[in-house]
Amino acid sequence: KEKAEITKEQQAFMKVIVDSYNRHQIPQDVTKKLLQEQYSAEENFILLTEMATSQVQVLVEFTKNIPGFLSLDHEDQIALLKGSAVEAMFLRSAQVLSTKMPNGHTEVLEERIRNSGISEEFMTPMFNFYKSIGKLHMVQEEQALLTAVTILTPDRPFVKDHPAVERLQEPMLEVLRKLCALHHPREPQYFARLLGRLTELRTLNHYHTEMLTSWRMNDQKFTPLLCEIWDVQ
Ligand SMILES: CCOC(=O)[C@H]1CN(C(=O)c2ccc(F)c(F)c2)CC(C)(C)c2c1[nH]c1ccccc21
Repeated sequence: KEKAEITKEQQAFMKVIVDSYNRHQIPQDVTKKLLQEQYSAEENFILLTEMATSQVQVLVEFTKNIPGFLSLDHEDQIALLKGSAVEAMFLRSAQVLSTKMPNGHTEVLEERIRNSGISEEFMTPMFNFYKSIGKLHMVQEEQALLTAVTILTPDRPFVKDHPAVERLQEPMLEVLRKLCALHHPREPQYFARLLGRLTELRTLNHYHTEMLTSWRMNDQKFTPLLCEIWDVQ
């Protein structure tokens, strides 16, 4: 019985993460700008880099609020942030694009994304991922915890103290497992499907690296923060 129940301390732990996650909503102003007018591919790209830059700032704040993160080795903290930034961006994008928007808005956003200088070959895996996340109908707590689990992935490049990261990720996974059972009682495999999305998410890292080189070709500009976190220029 106690295996299924979310304990008091797990609830407190989850509250910290969910409150922090909700405090850092994606900048709606960028999506609003994207929805407002038809811009050129160049202007769309600039809006997207603006969105990416503020998302990285939001990601750092959220990560600092993950219980125990700040007591990790400092270099490992950086390695975890750098290693998960792109995945967190795509996860966030999927969550934003799969939330119910006034009808037609999602299609308009998709059209804007398709017209932003990104080659077609990356659109398919990206939109497939967005759809597969959308189909899960995650509740907000699951979204927040899944993001935290993604950040606390022990096997990122350059992480030295794996066990320390695992010790932080494990309780997160345990709470997530219980949440899934609670919110999706008729889908015993829901938790497994959720973790399967993280595997799909990793493949997007590879596409992103390819995208960057293609953008480098037609010398697209990035912000210093993006250059830092995306290892460009
Ligand atoms: C949450 C922060 O996400 C981003 O910043 C993504 C946004 N991306 C989306 O698909 C997207 C688009 C419109 C929305 F309204 C939305 F919610 C998500 C993905 C991608 C197109 C690959 C991208 C982003 N930033 C970039 C900068 C330069 C080039 C490409 C991108």
